[in-house]
Amino acid sequence: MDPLPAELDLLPMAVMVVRDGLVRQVNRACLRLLEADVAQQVLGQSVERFLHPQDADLARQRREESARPEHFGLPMQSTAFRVQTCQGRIRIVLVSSVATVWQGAPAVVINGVDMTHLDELQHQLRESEHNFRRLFEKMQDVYYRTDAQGVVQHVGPGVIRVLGYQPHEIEGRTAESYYPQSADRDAFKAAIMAHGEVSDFPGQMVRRDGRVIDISISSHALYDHNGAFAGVEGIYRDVTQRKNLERELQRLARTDPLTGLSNRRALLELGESLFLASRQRNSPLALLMLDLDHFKSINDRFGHLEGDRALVALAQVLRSELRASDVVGRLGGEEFAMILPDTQPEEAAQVAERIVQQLRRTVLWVRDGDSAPPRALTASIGLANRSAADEHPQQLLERADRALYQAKQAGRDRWVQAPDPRPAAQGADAASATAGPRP
Ligand SMILES: Nc1nc2c(ncn2[C@@H]2O[C@H](COP(=O)(O)OP(=O)(O)OP(=O)(O)O)[C@@H](O)[C@H]2O)c(=O)[nH]1
Repeated sequence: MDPLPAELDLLPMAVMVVRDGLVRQVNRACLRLLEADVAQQVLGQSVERFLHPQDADLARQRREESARPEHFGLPMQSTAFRVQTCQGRIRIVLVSSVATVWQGAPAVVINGVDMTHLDELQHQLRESEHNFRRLFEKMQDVYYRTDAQGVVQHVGPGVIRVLGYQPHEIEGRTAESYYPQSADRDAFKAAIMAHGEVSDFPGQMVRRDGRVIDISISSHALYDHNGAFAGVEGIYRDVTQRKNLERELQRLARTDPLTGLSNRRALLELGESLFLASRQRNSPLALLMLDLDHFKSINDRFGHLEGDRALVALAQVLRSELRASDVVGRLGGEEFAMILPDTQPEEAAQVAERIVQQLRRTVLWVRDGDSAPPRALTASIGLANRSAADEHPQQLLERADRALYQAKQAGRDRWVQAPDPRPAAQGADAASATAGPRP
């Protein structure tokens, strides 16, 4: 048997010459593909020996077709075959063949390219595509992509759960249409343009049913091949539950658990910002400090639980006597404070008077078999107004505290208004404080 031209041994693809169904010649690449150590393992063998049994029929058909006179000399279309190697392994080979004359007799020259690796890659790709699709469909987050104008090009099926819309109802719309606050969207756009990406960016969206939900967005900017901004791609998720929990924790951290009023920390923070705002706007601001009278004796006589009840009743009175814009909180124990923005000294004195009066009408302790008469709540109030001379809220606080002390000294169940510190600097003293009428 004549060897194949030496050049064919240089080819990376396998070449095999078949005549009468038997292998007559092979190049080196073919031996490698068939995992043969020597050519004798292949030469003279039936070509079907190297085919997967299920592909034998297909191979036969192709041989018959290529043997037809009209196909003579024309390469057959490539087909993938499962090839069985000498080691018994299966390889996927892309085979093409041509009927020709070999050494004076008809033969078929076959060449093959090992596609096993590619086939495995394709299989892996299909599998990962399948996994990705499943993940994409099941994921809680909403994938989205917009163009440079903010029009949604693609949105994942998560949008059905998160916003209550079908993806096709969102696609083609701008994100603005489901942002309740345009400022949120503008802040998001500014961050994307400045940094190219955002992570856990907060915002809100309106669901189809009108409910506003909290969302968190992680996205990045897309650029075209010229480097021009082409849109945004990312995910967003519904974080309403988490936000509600955070809001509740924040509220609890700033609330007095017994009375539900602001606690000391919240009160001092709010006081500071209201003081600064009042200074900036040059608007009046009043501070009332209130301390229940003889509270120790109430506790001692009726018990701590009844004492608590008195504190809750006091909180209700304070709430009912104040405006929504006023701030009321518990500084600690039986001491409370009220901050009244945009309130002139005379108005603040009227509020203090109303509270004192209202508390006198709050009769709490009527107990069966108790010989003592029912007792009303009374409190003393120190009142101070922001003065142009005040630089820190602490100064206002100290004046209100001193006025409270005076109210206690003067017999309790009353209010005392601290004088403005400017006249005090000109010689007036604490004796010029205004006092509420005696009961
Ligand atoms: N029930 C109850 N008592 C409290 C609470 N916080 C503080 N107290 C009590 O409030 C009382 C305050 O007593 P004092 O500071 O002597 O003041 P007072 O008896 O109100 O006397 P004056 O302020 O001088 O009128 C103490 O007995 C504290 O134990 C509370 O949350 N619940």
